[in-house]
Amino acid sequence: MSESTQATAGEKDTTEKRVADPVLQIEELDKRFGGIVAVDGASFAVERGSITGLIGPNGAGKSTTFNCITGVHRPDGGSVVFDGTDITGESPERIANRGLVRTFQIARELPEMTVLENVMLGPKGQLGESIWRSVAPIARGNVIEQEEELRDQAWETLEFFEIDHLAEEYAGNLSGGQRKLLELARALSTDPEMLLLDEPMAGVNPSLERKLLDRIHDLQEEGYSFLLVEHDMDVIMEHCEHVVVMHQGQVLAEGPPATIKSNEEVIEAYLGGEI
Ligand SMILES: Nc1ncnc2c1ncn2[C@@H]1O[C@H](COP(=O)(O)OP(=O)(O)OP(=O)(O)O)[C@@H](O)[C@H]1O
Repeated sequence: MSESTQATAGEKDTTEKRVADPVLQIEELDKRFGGIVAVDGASFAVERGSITGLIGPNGAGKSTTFNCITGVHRPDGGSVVFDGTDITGESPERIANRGLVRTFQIARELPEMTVLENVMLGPKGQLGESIWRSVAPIARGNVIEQEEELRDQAWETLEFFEIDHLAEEYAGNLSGGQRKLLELARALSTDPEMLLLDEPMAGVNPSLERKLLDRIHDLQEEGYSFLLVEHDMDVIMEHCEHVVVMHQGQVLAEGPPATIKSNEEVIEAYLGGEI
Protein backbone atom coordinates (compact mmCIF):
# COMPACT_ATOMS: atom_id res chain seq x y z
CA MET A 1 0.00 0.00 0.00
CA SER A 2 2.46 2.60 -1.10
CA GLU A 3 1.47 6.16 -1.55
CA SER A 4 3.72 8.95 -2.74
CA THR A 5 3.20 12.34 -1.20
CA GLN A 6 3.15 15.15 -3.68
CA ALA A 7 5.79 17.79 -3.09
CA THR A 8 4.50 21.34 -3.06
CA ALA A 9 5.23 23.37 -6.17
CA GLY A 10 8.90 24.19 -6.53
CA GLU A 11 9.95 21.90 -3.69
CA LYS A 12 12.25 19.04 -4.52
CA ASP A 13 10.62 15.74 -3.73
CA THR A 14 13.30 13.55 -2.23
CA THR A 15 10.89 11.58 -0.15
CA GLU A 16 8.42 8.85 -0.74
CA LYS A 17 6.19 8.74 2.26
CA ARG A 18 4.07 5.77 3.06
CA VAL A 19 1.73 6.50 5.88
CA ALA A 20 -1.51 4.74 5.04
CA ASP A 21 -1.94 3.50 8.63
CA PRO A 22 0.61 5.20 10.89
CA VAL A 23 1.28 3.77 14.33
CA LEU A 24 3.72 6.59 15.09
CA GLN A 25 3.71 10.13 13.73
CA ILE A 26 6.48 12.63 14.35
CA GLU A 27 5.57 16.17 13.35
CA GLU A 28 7.98 19.11 13.16
CA LEU A 29 10.06 17.81 16.04
CA ASP A 30 12.63 20.22 17.49
CA LYS A 31 15.23 19.62 20.17
CA ARG A 32 18.06 21.94 21.12
CA PHE A 33 20.84 21.58 23.65
CA GLY A 34 21.96 25.13 24.39
CA GLY A 35 23.15 26.40 21.01
CA ILE A 36 23.17 22.95 19.40
CA VAL A 37 20.18 22.12 17.24
CA ALA A 38 20.00 18.34 17.52
CA VAL A 39 16.60 17.88 15.84
CA ASP A 40 15.31 20.53 13.52
CA GLY A 41 11.71 20.20 12.36
CA ALA A 42 11.84 16.46 11.69
CA SER A 43 8.63 14.85 10.46
CA PHE A 44 8.05 11.23 9.52
CA ALA A 45 5.65 8.41 10.21
CA VAL A 46 5.94 4.69 10.86
CA GLU A 47 3.49 2.42 9.15
CA ARG A 48 1.72 0.01 11.49
CA GLY A 49 3.24 -3.45 11.25
CA SER A 50 6.34 -2.28 9.40
CA ILE A 51 10.05 -2.51 10.08
CA THR A 52 11.17 1.07 9.48
CA GLY A 53 14.82 2.09 9.59
CA LEU A 54 16.08 5.42 10.89
CA ILE A 55 19.53 6.13 9.51
CA GLY A 56 21.91 9.04 9.11
CA PRO A 57 25.53 9.94 9.65
CA ASN A 58 26.96 10.46 13.15
CA GLY A 59 25.36 13.41 14.89
CA ALA A 60 22.35 13.45 12.53
CA GLY A 61 19.90 13.48 15.44
CA LYS A 62 18.70 9.87 15.49
CA SER A 63 19.29 9.18 19.19
CA THR A 64 17.84 12.53 20.17
CA THR A 65 14.75 11.72 18.09
CA PHE A 66 14.46 8.35 19.88
CA ASN A 67 14.85 10.16 23.19
CA CYS A 68 12.09 12.61 22.31
CA ILE A 69 9.78 9.80 21.17
CA THR A 70 10.30 7.78 24.35
CA GLY A 71 10.06 10.68 26.79
CA VAL A 72 13.73 10.77 27.80
CA HIS A 73 13.90 14.31 26.39
CA ARG A 74 11.09 16.81 26.27
CA PRO A 75 11.01 18.26 22.74
CA ASP A 76 11.25 22.04 22.31
CA GLY A 77 8.65 21.89 19.58
CA GLY A 78 6.55 19.55 17.51
CA SER A 79 4.61 16.47 18.45
CA VAL A 80 4.81 12.72 18.85
CA VAL A 81 1.59 10.83 18.24
CA PHE A 82 1.40 7.13 19.09
CA ASP A 83 -1.63 5.15 18.04
CA GLY A 84 -3.59 8.35 17.54
CA THR A 85 -2.72 9.79 20.97
CA ASP A 86 -0.47 12.79 21.47
CA ILE A 87 2.23 11.54 23.85
CA THR A 88 4.58 14.51 23.52
CA GLY A 89 6.43 15.16 26.76
CA GLU A 90 4.98 12.21 28.67
CA SER A 91 7.27 10.29 31.03
CA PRO A 92 9.21 7.27 29.72
CA GLU A 93 7.23 4.99 32.06
CA ARG A 94 3.89 6.23 30.80
CA ILE A 95 4.97 5.89 27.19
CA ALA A 96 6.27 2.35 27.80
CA ASN A 97 2.97 1.51 29.49
CA ARG A 98 1.17 2.66 26.38
CA GLY A 99 3.04 -0.05 24.46
CA LEU A 100 5.85 1.98 22.91
CA VAL A 101 9.00 0.35 24.22
CA ARG A 102 12.63 0.99 23.48
CA THR A 103 15.22 -1.71 24.02
CA PHE A 104 17.78 0.80 25.26
CA GLN A 105 15.47 1.66 28.17
CA ILE A 106 15.74 -1.87 29.39
CA ALA A 107 19.16 -2.73 27.98
CA ARG A 108 20.58 -2.33 31.42
CA GLU A 109 19.63 -5.85 32.33
CA LEU A 110 20.29 -6.61 35.94
CA PRO A 111 23.57 -8.52 35.78
CA GLU A 112 23.17 -10.14 39.20
CA MET A 113 19.82 -11.60 38.34
CA THR A 114 19.31 -14.65 36.16
CA VAL A 115 18.07 -14.42 32.61
CA LEU A 116 14.70 -15.85 33.70
CA GLU A 117 14.35 -13.32 36.52
CA ASN A 118 15.21 -10.47 34.15
CA VAL A 119 12.41 -11.47 31.80
CA MET A 120 9.98 -11.91 34.71
CA LEU A 121 10.56 -8.28 35.66
CA GLY A 122 9.11 -7.01 32.41
CA PRO A 123 5.33 -7.44 32.57
CA LYS A 124 3.19 -4.52 33.57
CA GLY A 125 1.02 -4.53 36.64
CA GLN A 126 2.62 -7.51 38.35
CA LEU A 127 2.34 -7.89 42.06
CA GLY A 128 5.85 -7.30 43.23
CA GLU A 129 7.81 -8.29 46.28
CA SER A 130 6.97 -5.13 48.17
CA ILE A 131 3.32 -5.96 47.79
CA TRP A 132 4.10 -9.47 49.01
CA ARG A 133 5.09 -7.99 52.30
CA SER A 134 2.22 -5.57 52.63
CA VAL A 135 -0.78 -7.57 51.47
CA ALA A 136 -3.07 -9.38 53.84
CA PRO A 137 -2.39 -13.16 53.97
CA ILE A 138 -5.64 -13.81 52.14
CA ALA A 139 -4.20 -12.18 49.00
CA ARG A 140 -1.00 -14.21 48.99
CA GLY A 141 -2.58 -16.99 46.94
CA ASN A 142 -3.06 -14.49 44.13
CA VAL A 143 0.56 -13.43 44.30
CA ILE A 144 1.75 -17.03 44.08
CA GLU A 145 -0.57 -17.71 41.17
CA GLN A 146 0.59 -14.61 39.40
CA GLU A 147 4.23 -15.50 40.01
CA GLU A 148 3.66 -18.91 38.44
CA GLU A 149 1.96 -17.36 35.47
CA LEU A 150 4.80 -14.88 35.04
CA ARG A 151 7.32 -17.70 35.21
CA ASP A 152 5.47 -19.68 32.52
CA GLN A 153 5.24 -16.62 30.28
CA ALA A 154 8.92 -15.87 30.82
CA TRP A 155 9.85 -19.44 29.83
CA GLU A 156 7.78 -19.14 26.67
CA THR A 157 9.53 -15.89 25.80
CA LEU A 158 12.96 -17.43 26.43
CA GLU A 159 12.06 -20.40 24.23
CA PHE A 160 10.88 -18.08 21.48
CA PHE A 161 14.28 -16.35 21.51
CA GLU A 162 16.07 -19.69 21.94
CA ILE A 163 17.81 -18.58 25.11
CA ASP A 164 15.90 -20.89 27.45
CA HIS A 165 19.10 -22.91 27.99
CA LEU A 166 20.50 -19.73 29.62
CA ALA A 167 17.53 -19.25 31.96
CA GLU A 168 19.52 -19.81 35.15
CA GLU A 169 22.63 -17.97 33.96
CA TYR A 170 23.39 -14.58 35.47
CA ALA A 171 22.62 -11.91 32.88
CA GLY A 172 26.03 -10.38 33.55
CA ASN A 173 27.70 -13.52 32.13
CA LEU A 174 26.01 -13.35 28.70
CA SER A 175 27.83 -12.54 25.47
CA GLY A 176 27.00 -9.29 23.66
CA GLY A 177 24.72 -11.09 21.21
CA GLN A 178 22.94 -13.12 23.90
CA ARG A 179 22.38 -9.88 25.78
CA LYS A 180 20.69 -8.38 22.72
CA LEU A 181 18.34 -11.36 22.59
CA LEU A 182 17.63 -10.88 26.28
CA GLU A 183 16.96 -7.18 25.67
CA LEU A 184 14.42 -8.05 23.03
CA ALA A 185 12.91 -10.76 25.25
CA ARG A 186 12.54 -8.25 28.07
CA ALA A 187 11.02 -5.68 25.75
CA LEU A 188 8.53 -8.24 24.47
CA SER A 189 7.56 -9.31 27.97
CA THR A 190 6.17 -5.80 28.59
CA ASP A 191 3.47 -6.60 26.01
CA PRO A 192 4.33 -3.73 23.67
CA GLU A 193 2.73 -2.74 20.40
CA MET A 194 5.77 -1.06 18.95
CA LEU A 195 9.49 -1.58 19.58
CA LEU A 196 12.19 1.01 19.09
CA LEU A 197 15.48 -0.77 18.63
CA ASP A 198 18.76 1.03 19.19
CA GLU A 199 21.51 -0.54 17.10
CA PRO A 200 20.22 -4.06 17.72
CA MET A 201 23.00 -5.67 15.68
CA ALA A 202 25.98 -3.90 17.25
CA GLY A 203 28.41 -6.45 18.63
CA VAL A 204 26.32 -9.42 17.53
CA ASN A 205 27.98 -12.34 15.72
CA PRO A 206 26.50 -13.45 12.37
CA SER A 207 24.62 -16.50 13.67
CA LEU A 208 23.00 -14.57 16.52
CA GLU A 209 22.30 -11.70 14.13
CA ARG A 210 20.37 -14.11 11.91
CA LYS A 211 18.43 -15.34 14.94
CA LEU A 212 17.65 -11.81 16.07
CA LEU A 213 16.46 -10.80 12.60
CA ASP A 214 14.34 -13.95 12.27
CA ARG A 215 12.63 -13.16 15.59
CA ILE A 216 12.03 -9.55 14.52
CA HIS A 217 10.37 -10.79 11.33
CA ASP A 218 8.31 -13.36 13.29
CA LEU A 219 7.10 -10.56 15.54
CA GLN A 220 6.36 -8.35 12.56
CA GLU A 221 4.15 -11.13 11.17
CA GLU A 222 2.27 -11.09 14.46
CA GLY A 223 1.58 -7.38 13.94
CA TYR A 224 4.32 -5.65 15.93
CA SER A 225 5.80 -2.45 14.51
CA PHE A 226 9.50 -1.62 14.60
CA LEU A 227 11.58 1.51 14.27
CA LEU A 228 15.26 0.77 14.28
CA VAL A 229 18.41 2.82 14.33
CA GLU A 230 21.16 0.69 12.87
CA HIS A 231 24.52 1.52 11.39
CA ASP A 232 24.75 -1.77 9.48
CA MET A 233 23.42 -0.70 6.09
CA ASP A 234 23.05 -4.29 4.85
CA VAL A 235 20.61 -4.94 7.68
CA ILE A 236 18.70 -1.75 6.92
CA MET A 237 18.55 -2.34 3.18
CA GLU A 238 17.58 -6.01 3.43
CA HIS A 239 15.18 -5.95 6.34
CA CYS A 240 13.36 -2.61 6.40
CA GLU A 241 10.56 -1.87 4.01
CA HIS A 242 10.83 1.85 4.66
CA VAL A 243 13.87 3.97 5.50
CA VAL A 244 13.98 7.48 6.97
CA VAL A 245 17.26 9.35 6.54
CA MET A 246 18.20 12.13 8.95
CA HIS A 247 20.92 14.68 8.37
CA GLN A 248 21.70 17.68 10.55
CA GLY A 249 18.54 17.20 12.57
CA GLN A 250 16.25 17.09 9.56
CA VAL A 251 14.65 14.35 7.52
CA LEU A 252 16.65 14.39 4.32
CA ALA A 253 14.76 11.65 2.52
CA GLU A 254 12.52 8.68 3.09
CA GLY A 255 11.31 5.79 1.01
CA PRO A 256 11.92 2.16 0.17
CA PRO A 257 15.54 0.96 0.57
CA ALA A 258 16.21 0.79 -3.18
CA THR A 259 15.20 4.43 -3.62
CA ILE A 260 17.23 5.56 -0.62
CA LYS A 261 20.32 3.68 -1.75
CA SER A 262 20.42 5.57 -5.03
CA ASN A 263 19.40 8.98 -3.63
CA GLU A 264 22.27 11.35 -4.39
CA GLU A 265 21.59 13.64 -1.45
CA VAL A 266 21.73 10.66 0.87
CA ILE A 267 25.00 9.44 -0.64
CA GLU A 268 26.37 12.97 -0.29
CA ALA A 269 25.29 13.14 3.35
CA TYR A 270 27.37 10.05 4.00
CA LEU A 271 30.36 11.99 2.62
CA GLY A 272 30.31 10.20 -0.67
CA GLY A 273 30.78 6.86 1.04
CA GLU A 274 28.86 3.79 0.06
CA ILE A 275 25.65 3.11 1.81
N1 LIG B 1 22.63 15.62 25.87
C1 LIG B 1 23.21 16.35 24.91
N2 LIG B 1 23.80 17.53 25.19
C2 LIG B 1 24.35 18.28 24.23
N3 LIG B 1 24.38 17.94 22.94
C3 LIG B 1 23.82 16.77 22.59
C4 LIG B 1 23.20 15.92 23.55
N4 LIG B 1 22.73 14.82 22.90
C5 LIG B 1 23.03 14.98 21.62
N5 LIG B 1 23.69 16.15 21.41
C6 LIG B 1 24.15 16.69 20.12
O1 LIG B 1 23.05 16.66 19.25
C7 LIG B 1 23.46 16.28 17.93
C8 LIG B 1 22.70 15.04 17.51
O2 LIG B 1 23.17 13.94 18.29
P1 LIG B 1 22.51 12.50 18.26
O3 LIG B 1 23.20 11.69 19.28
O4 LIG B 1 21.04 12.62 18.33
O5 LIG B 1 22.93 11.99 16.79
P2 LIG B 1 22.92 10.51 16.21
O6 LIG B 1 22.39 10.61 14.84
O7 LIG B 1 22.24 9.59 17.13
O8 LIG B 1 24.48 10.18 16.15
P3 LIG B 1 25.24 8.77 16.30
O9 LIG B 1 24.93 7.97 15.08
O10 LIG B 1 26.68 9.19 16.34
O11 LIG B 1 24.78 8.13 17.57
C9 LIG B 1 24.97 16.10 17.99
O12 LIG B 1 25.57 17.31 17.59
C10 LIG B 1 25.21 15.82 19.46
O13 LIG B 1 26.51 16.23 19.82
